[in-house]
Amino acid sequence: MIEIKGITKSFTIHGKSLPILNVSQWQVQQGDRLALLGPSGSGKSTLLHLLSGVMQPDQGEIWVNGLPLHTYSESKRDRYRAEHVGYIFQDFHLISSLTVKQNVELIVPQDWTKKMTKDQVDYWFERVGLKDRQHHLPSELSRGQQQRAAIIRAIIAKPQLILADEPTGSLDWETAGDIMSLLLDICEVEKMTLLTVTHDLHLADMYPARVHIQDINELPRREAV
Ligand SMILES: Nc1ncnc2c1ncn2[C@@H]1O[C@H](COP(=O)(O)OP(=O)(O)OP(=O)(O)O)[C@@H](O)[C@H]1O
Repeated sequence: MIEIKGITKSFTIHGKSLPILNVSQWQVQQGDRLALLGPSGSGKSTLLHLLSGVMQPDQGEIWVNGLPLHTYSESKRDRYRAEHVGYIFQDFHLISSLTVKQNVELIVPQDWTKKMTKDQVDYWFERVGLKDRQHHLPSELSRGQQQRAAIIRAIIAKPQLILADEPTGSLDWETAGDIMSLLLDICEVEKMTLLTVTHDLHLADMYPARVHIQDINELPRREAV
């Protein structure tokens, strides 16, 4: 479960402090699959960064599955992210010099045996429809296939929380629908919490629930800077 209590987050831009988020209370239950909507610059990515521990709030509490993220040092947050969070980016973030299999193996838990790793890698590449593409470089795959590989990388270690920031933003509409449906299916079966930022209302409609950032952010709407 995600629980946010009284957080604020500001950025200093050109010497001026700019408040971005002010969330007094917000909860997401474990296993929920939620589309996060809102205008450009309204703080959606910032919220994901806080939940992944990339950033700290200026004040307030962030609990993820009972872990008090707001109290963690940077190194402890790095460890938390590696163990508990899968992140999916709009532009995949695959390492271009490694095959997609090697990209996935980079984040496999260190205590997995070779056999376990192979079984899991084979299972997931088959599950996402990339059975014969494990040894390809990202550049040898289509954008949709690259995002499928990135999804495997995000979920293979079975994190409880998946954060996806515009995961279909650079895909054509048909591929976008396929990828969103795959992500939703996997998170449902694996009982992972999924929080996806999207601007696309049709894709958001595929989600069991939607939240508008301005329903939880108490700051007045302003234009992006
Ligand atoms: N590291 C940073 N330093 C300074 N300002 C930042 C930083 N990160 C975000 N901001 C500012 O915070 C605001 C919210 O940014 P954020 O990326 O969270 O918005 P968003 O809702 O995800 O927007 P978009 O839909 O366009 O991606 C913007 O005004 C942005 O310029």
